[in-house]
Amino acid sequence: MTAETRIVLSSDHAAIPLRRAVADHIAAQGWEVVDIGPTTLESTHYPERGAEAARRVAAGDCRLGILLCGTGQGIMMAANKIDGVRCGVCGDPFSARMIRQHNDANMLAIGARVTGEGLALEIVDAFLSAAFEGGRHATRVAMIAELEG
Ligand SMILES: O=C(CO)[C@H](O)[C@H](O)COP(=O)(O)O
Repeated sequence: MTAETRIVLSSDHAAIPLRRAVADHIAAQGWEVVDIGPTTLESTHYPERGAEAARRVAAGDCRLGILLCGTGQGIMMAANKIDGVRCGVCGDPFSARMIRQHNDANMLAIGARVTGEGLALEIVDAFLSAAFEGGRHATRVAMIAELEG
């Protein structure tokens, strides 16, 4: 397998069961899953979890990433501090599709304390099956890159 089919998964302690469900779900679809944990319920820090995964995406080791914490918000904020990463929190499949089609998002965040497993897997499917549309959206995504430090 190559980086093109590789997805990094990361969470904090609040989202371990959902992360495992997502891992099983996308592995069954043929994606190579790089699950960087954590594996225990011990309290952990979402900025570290998000940044580690985001660095793998920014470096090109993984094409996409999926992040989970209680709300999805904190781990998304951390990931977006890494240049080259565009991550959005989604609680519905439409938004998950649109962040790929319009924003060329390379990471998706979900809140495990907000979104149930069934809906979360639909959100993941919408994200993974959509493609960036380019055109006017490419102009705007390039403008986001210009804001990076
Ligand atoms: O959602 C989150 C960040 O956005 C975290 O999962 C949440 O803040 C963790 O809280 P606690 O330490 O009380 O389990």
